[in-house]
Amino acid sequence: MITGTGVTKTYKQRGDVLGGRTVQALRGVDFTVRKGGAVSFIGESGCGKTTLGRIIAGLETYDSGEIVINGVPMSALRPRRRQPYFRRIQLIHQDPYSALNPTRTIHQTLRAPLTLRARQTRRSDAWVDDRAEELLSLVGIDPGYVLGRYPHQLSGGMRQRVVIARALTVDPEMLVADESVSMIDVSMRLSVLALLKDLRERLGVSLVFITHDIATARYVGEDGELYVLYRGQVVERGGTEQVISAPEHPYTQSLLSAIPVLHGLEQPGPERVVPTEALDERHPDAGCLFARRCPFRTERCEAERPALRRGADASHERACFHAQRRSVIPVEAVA
Ligand SMILES: Nc1ncnc2c1ncn2[C@@H]1O[C@H](COP(=O)(O)OP(=O)(O)OP(=O)(O)O)[C@@H](O)[C@H]1O
Repeated sequence: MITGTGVTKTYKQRGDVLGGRTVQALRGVDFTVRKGGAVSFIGESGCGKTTLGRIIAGLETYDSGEIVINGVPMSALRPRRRQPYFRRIQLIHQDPYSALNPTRTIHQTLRAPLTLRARQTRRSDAWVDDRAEELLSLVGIDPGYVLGRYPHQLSGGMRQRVVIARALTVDPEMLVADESVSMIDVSMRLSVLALLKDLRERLGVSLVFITHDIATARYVGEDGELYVLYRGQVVERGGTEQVISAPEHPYTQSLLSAIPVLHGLEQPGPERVVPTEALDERHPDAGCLFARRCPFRTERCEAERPALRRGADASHERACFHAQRRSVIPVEAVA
């Protein structure tokens, strides 16, 4: 299990040669991923989801906040002592072209981490090769066909499966799949998603899924939790089905609504939300980060930042002074 409390991350703005300009990628994010659970982080480009995924996988530092893995606060450990904890959390690279070393056969690619694992767990050399075959079968490819080949001799789908098999060499507790950087095509994406779901069921690994696509989050984590990120802040979270079927934050509503119509409401709907406004971080908002794009904003929204609060349903939280159920026509209704 991993929890994050108040995780913040600020980058120097890219291309800002004089320095001083910063981007707040994460502004105090709290999250929990339970053992065997599935959590999806969704939001539009730049909301901080890739940064969060990399922090969870131990590949990115954070400025403040705390990450606790299996009860151990990472702040209490020196960076080197944190490695064994983060090693059990594996980021699945979604670009199978660059994720594998082109000069190594698949056998060599799997053998290196498995040899290390064998030493750690006092297993024999014979185990290394058996395990390589076992992992390839687990991800649905024929070991006899791929072991002696190089990445360029395999299809993209096979390469992606090898990447997942390699992540499994360390017996991970958690897989973090960042689809927002995905280079794979649609049919391959679907089979990879199905495989990740299957691995979660069969191995009991937890799954963190990073995407901008609600339908994907729903497919992968239907029994899990959904976090909606907006400009580095969690604006809504709860059970995936709960959030999707009864979104209460106007931003989530806008992500979900395919047709710019709201039924039975006098108020303007989230269809008025400006889809991509250039946001100027030099004039930070005192109030709600979504206020400038929100059709329901009031003076209070511009002056005060809403925190995540529970609504009528105890397992569902949203950061909005005007949170309420509003009916939206779901994306799949018009797909
Ligand atoms: N290494 C970096 N240096 C400077 N700024 C960065 C860096 N990495 C991310 N950022 C900025 O931090 C913000 C969050 O980026 P992040 O990649 O986490 O968002 P994202 O939601 O995953 O977006 P996308 O879906 O486009 O990958 C963005 O404004 C981005 O430009």
